[in-house]
Amino acid sequence: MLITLEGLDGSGKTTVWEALQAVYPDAVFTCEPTDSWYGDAVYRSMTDEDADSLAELFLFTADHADHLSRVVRPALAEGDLVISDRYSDSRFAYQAASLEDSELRRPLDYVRGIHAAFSRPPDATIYLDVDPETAAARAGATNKFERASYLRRVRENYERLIDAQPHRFVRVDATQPPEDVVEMVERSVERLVREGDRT
Ligand SMILES: Nc1ncnc2c1ncn2[C@@H]1O[C@H](COP(=O)(O)OP(=O)(O)O)[C@@H](O)[C@H]1O
Ligand SMILES: Cc1cn([C@H]2C[C@H](O)[C@@H](COP(=O)(O)OP(=O)(O)O)O2)c(=O)[nH]c1=O
Repeated sequence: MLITLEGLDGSGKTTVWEALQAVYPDAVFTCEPTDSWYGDAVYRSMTDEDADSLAELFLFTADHADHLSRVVRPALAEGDLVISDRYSDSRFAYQAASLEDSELRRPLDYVRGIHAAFSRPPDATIYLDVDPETAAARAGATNKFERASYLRRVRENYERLIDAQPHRFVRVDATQPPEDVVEMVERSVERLVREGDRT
C-alpha cells in the first residue's frame, strides 16, 4: 500500500513522517525530491531563480521516475507499506502553479497527463492543510517556492486535486499543535492500513 503525505512547505509533513517511523518500523519511508543525483539536480534548479519552469518540471519528473523504479515499485512488489513525504501531487500542485503563465493552456492537466503514462498513483494521501502565510512563515523562505503568494496558487491546485478525487485524500488541519496533528495522522494511517488489509 502506498500512502503519501502532501501539503505546502512548512505544513508539517516531515514532522509526521518522522513520527510515523516509530509506529511502522517495518514500512518503507521515502521522500521526493530524493537523495539520488536526480534529486541533486532538482535542488540545484530550486536555487536558480531563473530556472525554466518546464525544464524544472522534467527534472522533478525524472527524479520521480527513478524513485518509482528504484524504491517504490520494488517495495510494493514485496507487499511493504510505503509512506512517501511528497509524491506526484507535489508536481501537480507546484509545477502547475509555476507554469500558470506559460504557453500551456491547462498546466494542471498537462502535468497530470505526463504522469498518467508511467506513474503509480497513491492508494491514499494525507493532506496537511495550512494557510499559505503560516506555511511560508514556518518554512522560513529558504527556497523560491516558499513565498505566500506562490503557495496560495499551489494550495488552489491541491484543492482542485482533492475535488477531483475526494476519496483518495484525508484532510488534516495542520494549524493545530504538532502533537495533535501527529495524532490525527496516526489515526488516519491506522484506519487506511486496516481498510487496506481487508481488501
Ligand atoms: N503543527 C505545527 N505547529 C507549529 N509548528 C509546526 C507544526 N508542525 C511542524 N512545525 C514546525 O514547522 C517547521 C516545518 O515543519 P516540517 O515538518 O519540516 O514541515 P514540512 O516538511 O511540511 O516542510 C518546523 O520548524 C517544525 O518544527
Ligand atoms: C517533490 C516536489 C517538491 N517541490 C518543492 C516543494 C518544496 O518547496 C521543495 C522541497 O521539497 P521538500 O524538501 O519536501 O520541502 P518542505 O519540507 O519544505 O516541504 O520542492 C516541487 O515544487 N515539486 C515537486 O514535485
